[in-house]
Amino acid sequence: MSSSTIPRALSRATRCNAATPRRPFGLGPSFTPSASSRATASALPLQQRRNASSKHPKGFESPSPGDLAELRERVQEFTRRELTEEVASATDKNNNFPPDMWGKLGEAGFLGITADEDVGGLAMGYQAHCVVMEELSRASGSIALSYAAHSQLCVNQLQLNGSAEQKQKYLPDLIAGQKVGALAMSESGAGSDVVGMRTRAQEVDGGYVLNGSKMWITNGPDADLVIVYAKTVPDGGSKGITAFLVDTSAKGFACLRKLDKMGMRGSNTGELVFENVFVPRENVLGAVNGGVRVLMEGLDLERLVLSAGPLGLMQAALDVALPYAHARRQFGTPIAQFQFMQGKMADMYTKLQASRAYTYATARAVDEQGIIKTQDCAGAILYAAERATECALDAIQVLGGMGYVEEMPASRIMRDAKLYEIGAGTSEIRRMVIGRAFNKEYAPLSS
Ligand SMILES: CC(C)(COP(=O)(O)OP(=O)(O)OC[C@H]1O[C@@H](n2cnc3c(N)ncnc32)[C@H](O)[C@@H]1OP(=O)(O)O)[C@@H](O)C(=O)NCCC(=O)NCCSC(=O)C1=CCCCC1
Repeated sequence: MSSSTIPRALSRATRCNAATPRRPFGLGPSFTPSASSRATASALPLQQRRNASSKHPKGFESPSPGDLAELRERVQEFTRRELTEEVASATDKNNNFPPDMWGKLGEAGFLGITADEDVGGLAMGYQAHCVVMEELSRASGSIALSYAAHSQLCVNQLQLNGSAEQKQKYLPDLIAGQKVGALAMSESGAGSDVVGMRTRAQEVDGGYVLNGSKMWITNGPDADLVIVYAKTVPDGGSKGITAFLVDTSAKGFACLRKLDKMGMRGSNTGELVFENVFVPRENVLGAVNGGVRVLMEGLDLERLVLSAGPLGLMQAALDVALPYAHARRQFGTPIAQFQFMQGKMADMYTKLQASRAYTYATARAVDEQGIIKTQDCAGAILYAAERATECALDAIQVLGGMGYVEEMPASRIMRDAKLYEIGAGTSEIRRMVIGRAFNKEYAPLSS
């Protein structure tokens, strides 16, 4: 595709105009999202069943392999231009997300991949979202992580669960990159045991008052809009949780501190506090006391899209290790000629390809049939995340001394990769989720 087809001239006003559908990739007529695929995202909550055999009532068109390949090229073109290794390394060293990156991602059309066109999205589904996530992660784990927190955890949650008014109010600015989104679920005392959260939302005249704190919130320090889960019935367990849209300009909201992490250092993570924050009733997301469904279904799709992060990091590890091994000579020959090195690189490659197959097969089932298998969303990220850490360590080993210094990206990739074994549910929780799915499936045999 020639770069002349990129509609660079789109003004912010045009991009934010909810009534103006756009095709930022300059793709041809065959790419125009069909009416059925446009309906996809908004129809998803109805399709989301944890039963493995559930199907979308009609099925719908998902992007063709050609569309996905073209999208991948567009992201690669973007990363070559805007997200070079120099930018990625500086982002990591500065320990800060570059604020102008939001506008660039928005302008490129990447922030609303799963959102409806009438709010500025592309309605392209989850395979497409994984493609963008993978390619951004290949360039910078940090930028990609913040991207996912914004585009999946906030934009997509709003797309799936928001009222028409909420979507029209918030999505255009989020999708244009003019506002930053986050999602606040975890608390210092409620990480894996998320239902044990203690942030409280008390009903008052016209809305709710929130009190409590949230921990490990990606984009928390930068966010304009945060989706916050809180207890509307303190002793109600999973039946007493509600999701809220919280404007961070609200009185009583504060980001207490930015966390200093070992990896993903360019993705800002914070601790948020809510002290008598008033949230108007119209900012309840989904049903009052129905937040656990929003949360759990959100976690399924979050795990799916985030599973593309480790894919990009594995590719990045290969991108570093392969040329190095072929250029580096020891004992008079490129080290790539040694079988120990070949074994490592072959393992890295096969782990990447196997992980890719699992992620995209899971995403394709969502796009084409509306099947969201909880165990496969957990399984895809479980598998990819563990393989990514292994690949990153192998890349460091191939690079030897150069792998252990910050001059080359291998150590950053390793620090970034480790996050995926912890964030969006630890590996242990993911195994538990898969085990529980088996228990449900085989329940008749146990009784
Ligand atoms: C799996 C889990 C441990 C389960 O817990 P319990 O046993 O308390 O909950 P349980 O009794 O299983 O269920 C409660 C209700 O929920 C329904 N439901 C469950 N799954 C689903 C589902 N998949 N879809 C719809 N409904 C679901 C369930 O039926 C029940 O409803 P009911 O009360 O009967 O009406 C869950 O809590 C979990 O997963 N934790 C990890 C959180 C975790 O992953 N954070 C990570 C936050 S950090 C993060 O996300 C990021 C980090 C860095 C990067 C950005 C993102």
